[in-house]
Amino acid sequence: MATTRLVQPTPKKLWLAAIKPPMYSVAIMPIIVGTAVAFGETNKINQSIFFTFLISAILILAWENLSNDVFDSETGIDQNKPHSVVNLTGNKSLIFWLSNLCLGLGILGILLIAWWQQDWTVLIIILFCCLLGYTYQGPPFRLGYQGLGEILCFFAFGPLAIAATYYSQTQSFSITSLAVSVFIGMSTSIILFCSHFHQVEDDLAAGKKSPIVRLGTATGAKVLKWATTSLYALTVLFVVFNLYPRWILLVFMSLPFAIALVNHVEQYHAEPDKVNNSKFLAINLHFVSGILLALGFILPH
Ligand SMILES: C/C(=C\COP(=O)(O)OP(=O)(O)O)CCC[C@H](C)CCC[C@H](C)CCCC(C)C
Ligand SMILES: O=C(O)C1=CC(=O)c2ccccc2C1=O
Repeated sequence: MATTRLVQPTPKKLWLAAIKPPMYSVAIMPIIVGTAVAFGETNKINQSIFFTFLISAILILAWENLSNDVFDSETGIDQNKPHSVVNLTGNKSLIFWLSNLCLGLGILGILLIAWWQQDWTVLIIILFCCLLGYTYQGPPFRLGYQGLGEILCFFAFGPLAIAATYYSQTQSFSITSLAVSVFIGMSTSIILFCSHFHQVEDDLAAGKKSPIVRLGTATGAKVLKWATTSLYALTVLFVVFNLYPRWILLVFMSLPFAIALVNHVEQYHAEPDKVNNSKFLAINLHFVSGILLALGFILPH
């Protein structure tokens, strides 16, 4: 008689799932793309500012994720999540202080940029991003539990982070960088949207009304198709209106990643064990399209 063995993930796998290295694409991409737009327009780049911003963004995202595990341990939503850093260490206060350390160091990097520029603008914008990040998960707001995460995510990783990055290089704002930020904001929110498909049961039990809890998985898959298609429609629109250089059409080379994501979710939206990797397919799309977008600005035009 055949027996089924449940394979326990190794501690290494659990830690990798807890730290989620691929997720850091969402922190680095606004910095890469915002700097690429500035370079495309000015032919100059301040490398110290670029690398300081990059490290700060990574630290700020580490804060967001570690504190997410701390706050989620208080609502019980992560009870069945062995790859929560709090569950792995069993030490909530250590993770809380570690997250605050990451935030402090991240803000310190941004402060350094503000000091180099003798201008508070970048600091103010990034502090506002952090505030949005806190309201997503921290008490008393927990706006992610109301299904508002994708909106916060769009503004934090799109218009705000890219405006701050562009400003850190040029000390000005630009319509082109705003147009680019719509693309990056949307592709980042698509990742968050996909992260909910396999969590409906746990979310319902903890009272979290994620967009997928609200819409149902079938409608969610349709919304994903629509949102992913809009990325490419927007690109064409922005080229037609001369907001993007033509090289930006390189973004269409990321279409296979978009199709893979949409097809996977369309097929498996109701099967948590199979749809649980859609978040990573969405990260692939975010990373590849973001790099192509940045290339489109850097290539001579
Ligand atoms: C922590 C986030 C999602 C995880 O949510 P969830 O609890 O559903 O996940 P688990 O199942 O893994 O527990 C992302 C939340 C994003 C937030 C709305 C906005 C964050 C803003 C950043 C702090 C800003 C970074 C700016 C930087 C790029 C300069
Ligand atoms: O753990 C997650 O699911 C996410 C973490 C995270 O930092 C992030 C940031 C931006 C968009 C989506 C996500 C996640 O889904």
